[in-house]
Amino acid sequence: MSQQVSPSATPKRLPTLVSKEREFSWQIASNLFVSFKYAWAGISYSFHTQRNFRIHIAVGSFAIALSLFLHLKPVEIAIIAITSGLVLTLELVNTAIESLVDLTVKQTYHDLAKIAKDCAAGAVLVSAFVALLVAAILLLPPLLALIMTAI
Ligand SMILES: Nc1ncnc2c1ncn2[C@@H]1O[C@H](COP(=O)(O)OP(=O)(O)OP(=O)(O)O)[C@@H](O)[C@H]1O
Repeated sequence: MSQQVSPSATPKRLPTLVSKEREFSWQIASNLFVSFKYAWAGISYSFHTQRNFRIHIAVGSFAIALSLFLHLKPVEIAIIAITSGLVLTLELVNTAIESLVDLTVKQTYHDLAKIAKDCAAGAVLVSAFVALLVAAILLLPPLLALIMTAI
């Protein structure tokens, strides 16, 4: 359901409009600590319900641990951490979109629901491929060099 912003929504009136929008919220976090609590609840929900999220955490942690073990440059470790973090972030957004779609259409088939879910899943897949590519480029050469010296 799209909401139209009236032409009179000048920047001056925007704070009033935004606060009115928040009236639709069942509950609003009262402070930063409470916001963190809800954010953690989302991460915890994804961890417990999404197998892919757990796999991405395991693979990402392994890649970062390996990059530390292989003494990669700080900037290389940062790149691996960013790409791994992006996969997890998109997995969380994917879970949010799935929930919103299910909330909207319930158990009925809708072409737009399919597009939303497929695109969200596609975003995760693209980020995972990029993370894999980055990890292979940065980790494989020093890993192979280490293996060569060991045999
Ligand atoms: N209401 C719906 N209408 C049309 N197609 C749907 C609907 N719900 C799911 N689908 C199709 O089924 C697929 C799987 O749906 P699901 O809810 O399991 O999402 P998912 O992205 O596969 O989940 P996960 O990321 O956990 O693997 C979607 O990608 C979509 O193609």
